[in-house]
Amino acid sequence: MAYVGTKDPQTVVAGGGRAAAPKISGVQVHELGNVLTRSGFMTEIFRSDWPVIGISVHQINWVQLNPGAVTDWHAHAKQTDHLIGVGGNIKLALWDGRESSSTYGATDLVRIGALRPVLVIVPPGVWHGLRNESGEPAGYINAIDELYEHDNPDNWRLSPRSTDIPDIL
Ligand SMILES: Cc1cn([C@H]2C[C@H](O)[C@@H](COP(=O)(O)OP(=O)(O)O[C@H]3O[C@@H](C)C(=O)[C@@H](O)[C@H]3O)O2)c(=O)[nH]c1=O
Repeated sequence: MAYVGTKDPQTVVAGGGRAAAPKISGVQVHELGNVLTRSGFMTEIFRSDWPVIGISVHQINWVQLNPGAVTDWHAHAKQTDHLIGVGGNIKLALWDGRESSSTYGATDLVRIGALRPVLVIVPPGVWHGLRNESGEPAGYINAIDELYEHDNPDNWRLSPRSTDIPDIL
């Protein structure tokens, strides 16, 4: 057979976990596990004794995305996000906007959802946006180390169509 096209690179390890380390310094992807029970399933989504956890949680938000919804790009000056998909299939796009970072300008994509639950840690200065790629409402949990200040949000945003960030969202 004549080989044309390109050969697939490795994308997952046996069992389905991501093969590649995160491409952005400080971003961490922690695989979670489901326990099937008599009544459904149970998933531990956050434990302070996991080695990846370096924060004290001060607030936990539940966010729901309508089918096909896409958020703005967000970044925070102080806050570290801990994102866990709990329904549907969400594309989480990441861009390193920290000029001092060894991975400045790098992008990454992680898919989060109940079928393959992961915890994604997004440090300050890393731009992130989410798109619900499923045809049903999709939810995610965000555990954060800073209280949201309603009169002074630690939140910078850009349109999902912004040309300041590569078009991956
Ligand atoms: C984040 C937040 C928002 N709000 C309010 C402000 C606003 O009226 C409404 C929606 O806020 P936002 O547009 O910031 O919500 P949202 O688009 O869900 O923003 C979130 O996006 C993800 C990607 C993140 O990174 C989060 O930190 C947060 O910024 O909810 C609170 O009352 N408390 C909160 O903790």
